[in-house]
Amino acid sequence: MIADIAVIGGSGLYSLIEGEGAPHDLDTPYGTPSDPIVVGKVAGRTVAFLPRHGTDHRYPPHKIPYRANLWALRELGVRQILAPCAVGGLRPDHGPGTFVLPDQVVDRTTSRVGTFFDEGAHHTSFGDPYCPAGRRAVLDSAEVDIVDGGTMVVIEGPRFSTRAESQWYAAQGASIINMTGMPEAILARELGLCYTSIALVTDHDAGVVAGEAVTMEEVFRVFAENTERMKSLVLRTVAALPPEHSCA
Ligand SMILES: CSC[C@H]1O[C@H](OP(=O)(O)O)[C@H](O)[C@@H]1O
Ligand SMILES: Nc1ncnc2[nH]cnc12
Repeated sequence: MIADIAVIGGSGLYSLIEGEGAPHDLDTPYGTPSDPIVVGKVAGRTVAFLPRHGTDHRYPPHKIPYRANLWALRELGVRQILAPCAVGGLRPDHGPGTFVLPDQVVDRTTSRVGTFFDEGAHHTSFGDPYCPAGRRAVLDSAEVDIVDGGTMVVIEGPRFSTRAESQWYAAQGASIINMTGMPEAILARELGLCYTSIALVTDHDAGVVAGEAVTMEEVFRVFAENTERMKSLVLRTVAALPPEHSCA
């Protein structure tokens, strides 16, 4: 086992390891991961870090090699994954800067391979998509306010939603929206890995409040303003994760 814990960084989070870290260039039956996976120390634990879009953000959300990423992390021995991400808020009280720890997901993606089981009868239980131990570690270690629970809608992208789509998701009860939460979560579950999404609201999605619709620049700007808060939350959570836990 090279690393038990992984952090998959999203938009605006392209590094985390303290010091230099050791890059691992891995190949998998599903192709190569988004980037070399860097293994090193975070809060005293050995952590594998992988930016899902690549360090230069070359993979848009619908082209991320999700299967290769998850497979490669498991090859390193990873059992627990923290998955920070930028999201739009679908409720007026979920404004920019709000942390949300989702407990449910609605998959609205359309073009991605969402399983490792291409043949035979494998139907994975997924009623509770996120790891209870990972969620507990986030909540127990947080210094900041976090909304405990909420449904994340994952859209295909790369375009943002129309106002009508956004209002419809909100009316269905969803509270946040992004483009990468699936199939990452189900692929982790299929491999028996504990997976915890940690969402930072960067914008009010179109239609939630009056005004201009969200732009990519706004997402990057607000995430940049909050990167240190997100890193601090991830570091504290890494330190609090149980040893060698998995959801298998
Ligand atoms: C940069 S705007 C949209 C982009 O941001 C989010 O990325 P991530 O989930 O990796 O933090 C969203 O899902 C889109 O990929
Ligand atoms: N409003 C939004 N919709 C989809 N993905 C996002 N990522 C950040 N903000 C988003």
